[in-house]
Amino acid sequence: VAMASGTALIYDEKMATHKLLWSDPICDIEVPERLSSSYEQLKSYHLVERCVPVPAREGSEEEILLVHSLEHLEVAKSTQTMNEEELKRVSENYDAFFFHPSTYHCARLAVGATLQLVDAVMSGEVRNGMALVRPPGHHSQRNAANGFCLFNNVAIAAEYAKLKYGLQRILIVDWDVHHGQGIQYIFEEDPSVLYFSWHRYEHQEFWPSLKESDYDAVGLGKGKGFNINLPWNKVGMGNSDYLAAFFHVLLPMAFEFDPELVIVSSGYDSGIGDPEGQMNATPEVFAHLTHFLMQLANGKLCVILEGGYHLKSLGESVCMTVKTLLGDPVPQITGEMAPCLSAVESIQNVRAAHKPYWKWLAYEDTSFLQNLSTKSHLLKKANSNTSTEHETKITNNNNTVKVERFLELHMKNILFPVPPIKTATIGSEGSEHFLSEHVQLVKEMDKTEIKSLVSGFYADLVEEDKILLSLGSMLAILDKILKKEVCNGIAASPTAALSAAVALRHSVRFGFQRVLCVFVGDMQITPNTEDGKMLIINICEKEQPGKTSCKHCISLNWKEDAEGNDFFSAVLGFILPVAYSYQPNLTVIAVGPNRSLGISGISLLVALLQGLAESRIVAVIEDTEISLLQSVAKALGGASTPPFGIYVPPTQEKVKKIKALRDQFQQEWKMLQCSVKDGI
Ligand SMILES: CC(O)(O)NCCCCNCCCN
Ligand SMILES: [Zn+2]
Repeated sequence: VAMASGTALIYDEKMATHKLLWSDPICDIEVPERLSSSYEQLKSYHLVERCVPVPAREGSEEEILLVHSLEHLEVAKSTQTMNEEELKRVSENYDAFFFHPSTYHCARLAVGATLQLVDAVMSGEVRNGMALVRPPGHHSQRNAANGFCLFNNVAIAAEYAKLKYGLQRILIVDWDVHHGQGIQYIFEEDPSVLYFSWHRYEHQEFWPSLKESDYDAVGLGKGKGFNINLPWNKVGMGNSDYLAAFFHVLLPMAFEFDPELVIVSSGYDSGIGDPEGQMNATPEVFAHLTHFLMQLANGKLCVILEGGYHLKSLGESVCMTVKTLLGDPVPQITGEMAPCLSAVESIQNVRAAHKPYWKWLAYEDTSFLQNLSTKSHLLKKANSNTSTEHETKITNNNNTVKVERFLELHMKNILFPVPPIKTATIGSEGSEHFLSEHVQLVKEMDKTEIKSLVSGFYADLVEEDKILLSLGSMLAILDKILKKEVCNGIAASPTAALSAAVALRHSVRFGFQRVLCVFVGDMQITPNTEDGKMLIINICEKEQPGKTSCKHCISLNWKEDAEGNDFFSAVLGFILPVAYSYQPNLTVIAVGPNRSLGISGISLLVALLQGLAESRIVAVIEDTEISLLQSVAKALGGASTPPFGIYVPPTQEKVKKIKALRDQFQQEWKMLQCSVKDGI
């Protein structure tokens, strides 16, 4: 079934009417300009016109009562006719909330806009979308406004989707820098809603300073295991910390949970420059986070605005999110790919806390818990400055103008022109199935050109004309990618091993400094990689005699499970962390003979590796593998999320294998780190 296409954008300037009428240093950052400047930024990048405009509407009282009490609704409704004095008095009943005469109307629009997005996605009118709303929602509770939030837009959306569409598994991802305690309270006993939140916590020092925001709040009763809190106990967290949290906590849970819909409480106060978050993550990280979530629920993804108080940082991050929802190539991530010790400790703690509830964590080694007399972070507090904290790039984050200038420069080389064509292929037999507007046919390279090209190496291997011609088609596609005329390409070859080796050599000679090659099956030829310009990960069934893994040539022995796809743990827990640590500027995925992975495992690999190298991938596949060619072409063309097969958790043996490789390489490839070595 082809997936829906198109990205909805929901925006109504009436939601900018709600504003603070008196002086309040706590609430004065939640300004109307948050919405208008984000929308202007989207327009400046020509992103509005590429989206499907969906109108907002007022959420009905009935919809609001899905989550809130009648009393809460009545109080909110009564504020419409109040004067400033009365508004101030009512506002003082809540922690960090302000009423304006239009607040009630705006909050109903925020609810309605969110539900409109859910309908547009669930009806198939669009594939995904974003709703720019205020007031935000994730702090508000059944009977209380809180933290700038009046109605819990995302919680209402989840309840609404369960009722109207009979959904049984909804994932809520809350990347706002504050804990959405409102959402936690509403769903903590509900196993049909998996809630994940990371948040600035600083050992309960940071607002809302709740004990139940810590990593050991895993849910209650039947909801145990379905509430995931990842506390950040230091400020200055950056791109590598956020990606590590996805690889080692959220994504393994999300793929095991297998949601039917994903809703994001999308706050951008977790981005650089925000006065609340004091974090260092740069706008392009949200493109990566969005890209990962697009691989779930057959692409059904609703992104709802929560916080974000640095207007420039907010606007850039909103644009990165929408650009990715539209299917554009994912920009190269910046910064040192190494999570800080404090982040790794939080990741380790939340994995340990969830061990009893998740199959993928069944064999997690939690022995470190025994040798701590109390919770590690209490000991940490004693000598709190031991962990290497990210030196804050921008000395004082809250210097708004300085951050604006930083972002001006930073975003210049991130927002690249989108290559006109996504996927290139040769009109070989069986290729007609993916001739869509995304695909361009390229002319084969002629023999003399090829001979000259490969004369320097492998010339001895290239005798027969058939092989020469097949190299020609691969090289023609590769050339388009190297020249950045197309984004990715797929070549069928009678000798994938040779083609891959030639592709690697040609790319390095073309000037690419770091080429990642993931080779599935028997490699037969192993190019020398000692100069670090290539990183080869060979997924094969059994250990090659006499070949040990080294930093740039890793072999991962993996035989796919007969029942389904158990490759998620290898991709999320090992391949992606290594690949992101390496930061390739081209990815070659090759599938040779005797592949020990199923089509769904390979499709998952292709889909997730698109986050690297500005989504530049060349796939080289044995020409006999017609159905694999089709599935990989789907994954590359972006026309639909390929089926990743039935989720199968990894066996103990496979978990041990990944852990052994992680222990072997986590000093070289630091994104592999997900536990603090030997306890504290
Ligand atoms: C949507 C949101 O998550 O961005 N709301 C953030 C509310 C921050 C309130 N701060 C109160 C500080 C009291 N000392
Ligand atoms: Zn926030």
